[in-house]
Amino acid sequence: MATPVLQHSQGPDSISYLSQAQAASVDEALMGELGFSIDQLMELAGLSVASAIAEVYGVQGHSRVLVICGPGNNGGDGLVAARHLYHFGYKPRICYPKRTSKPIYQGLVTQLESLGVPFLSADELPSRLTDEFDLIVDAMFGFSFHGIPRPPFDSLLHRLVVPLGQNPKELGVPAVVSVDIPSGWHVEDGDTECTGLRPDMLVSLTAPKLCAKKFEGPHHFLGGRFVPPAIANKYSLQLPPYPGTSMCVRIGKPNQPVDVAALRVNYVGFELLEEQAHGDPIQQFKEWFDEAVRQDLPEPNAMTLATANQDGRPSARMVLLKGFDERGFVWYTNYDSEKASDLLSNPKASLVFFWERLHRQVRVEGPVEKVPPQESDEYFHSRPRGSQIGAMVSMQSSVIPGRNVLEKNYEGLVARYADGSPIPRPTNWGGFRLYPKVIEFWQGRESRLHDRLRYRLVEEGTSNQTWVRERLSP
Ligand SMILES: NC(=O)C1=CN([C@@H]2O[C@H](COP(=O)(O)OP(=O)(O)OC[C@H]3O[C@@H](n4cnc5c(N)ncnc54)[C@H](OP(=O)(O)O)[C@@H]3O)[C@@H](O)[C@H]2O)[C@H](O)CC1
Ligand SMILES: Cc1cc2nc3c(=O)[nH]c(=O)nc-3n(C[C@H](O)[C@H](O)[C@H](O)COP(=O)(O)O)c2cc1C
Ligand SMILES: Cc1ncc(COP(=O)(O)O)c(C=O)c1O
Ligand SMILES: [K+]
Repeated sequence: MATPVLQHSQGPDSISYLSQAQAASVDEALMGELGFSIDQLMELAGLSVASAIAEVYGVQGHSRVLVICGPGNNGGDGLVAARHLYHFGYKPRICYPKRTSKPIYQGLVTQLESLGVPFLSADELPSRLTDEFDLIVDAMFGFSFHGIPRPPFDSLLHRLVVPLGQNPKELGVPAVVSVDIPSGWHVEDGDTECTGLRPDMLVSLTAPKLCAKKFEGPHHFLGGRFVPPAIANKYSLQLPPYPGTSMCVRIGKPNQPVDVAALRVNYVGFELLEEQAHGDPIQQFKEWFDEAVRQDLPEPNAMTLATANQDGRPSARMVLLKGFDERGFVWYTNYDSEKASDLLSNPKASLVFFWERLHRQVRVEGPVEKVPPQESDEYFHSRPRGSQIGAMVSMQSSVIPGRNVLEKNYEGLVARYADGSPIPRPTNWGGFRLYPKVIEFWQGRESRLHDRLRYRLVEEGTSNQTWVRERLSP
């Protein structure tokens, strides 16, 4: 078969935009010579849509999702997205007024029904959609749409349209996420009359269609991470790389200014009550730390270390916790660094851990001492050899003329220790231990009414020390 040469349009950042015929041709190639089945492509497309939604509209505050599905594959993408949203913790409901009897769609409906996802008729939708929904997924029409919308989709679409200059909230219209094409738009020319849908988010699939150039909402994503190089080359498709293992990628920057003051998370789902907490704060710390590790949090041992110099000038930076027990909390660093200079002249510090996903913070305060040299030796030699050499090279916190200084010294030392002989610990590199006098556990709760349990070490005579626990107001 001859390779079709497609003239497609390039957009910002050299992304390809496809015409209606090109979109259909790519689709055909994927399901023809490339061996994909429609179920596979639809599953990946629907997962992309759900992932993009989760990136922008967190489940807290946007759990009530209405997915409106059309009669074709765009509607199928909506059904798949609804299933993934359910598993992500959302509470999707579906409006699917024109079903088909094809087995693939029946299967998707059965899967949703088995999850207890409700199907609503158009008549069952509230007159103000915002009364019952935080988000609408528009999966009515995709790239095969032509003409003007016919019933029952015409009136459904009409309910989502916010005339220019009007406030969606006042009209009771939630944020709209369109799958592949804002439904009702011409696939190539867009919303020519400026009377149609104006979605907040568009998730283009495979490659954006020409109408996407007219999209002015704040969130444009690309999904459908299944385009093999063979197809990309054959159609000269320029597509942005997907980050890491993500199923979707943002196209262009959000064009709305970020309302920093409105960024907030509501802390729900956990509590820290006196009857559950350990009497010993180190045991309590161990419980929370183990939980943070079990939950696979990124760098659970990363902590902020705050110090102050002799004049009381504070400074803070991240370090890694490398051990803790009844004596205290240990980290390693350069003894000529700024933090070390603070600690050697003013040996007191404060540590802060923040385990975001668990809505937990731990604060620790107390005097600090260097750990014994043997302890530093042991830890130093447990590090990767590259980091051992890195510690020799870095005169931490001193000004250097350029990166090349580090690299040159590093290469020299790598050559010197190429025989695998032990690398001696630099005498100016080692650990500090903070001996805790105060440890506070903070558990985020609803309406900012957090739980705070503070443990204070109280000395009774010279040998008797006990931890006193108090609840603090949030
Ligand atoms: N590789 C890919 O790009 C993939 C894309 N996917 C998704 O599939 C759609 C395209 O799906 P398709 O089934 O070809 O078409 P649509 O979903 O756009 O809709 C076709 C149905 O809509 C009816 N239709 C068309 N125009 C109207 C209108 N004016 N009023 C009412 N109904 C209309 C049409 O009926 P006809 O009687 O007119 O034929 C069809 O029933 C693509 O956009 C992606 O979302 C895959 O999921 C994955 C691979
Ligand atoms: C997550 C994270 C962990 C870090 N861990 C350490 C550490 O354990 N020891 C260290 O010396 N620097 C560590 N750093 C670098 C420090 O934050 C800091 O840049 C460096 O120690 C110099 O600080 P100072 O000039 O205040 O002494 C870490 C940085 C980050 C972001
Ligand atoms: C300069 C420096 N030293 C020490 C550490 C501690 O890490 P590790 O001992 O695990 O290499 C870090 C961690 O980021 C660091 O940046
Ligand atoms: K759509």
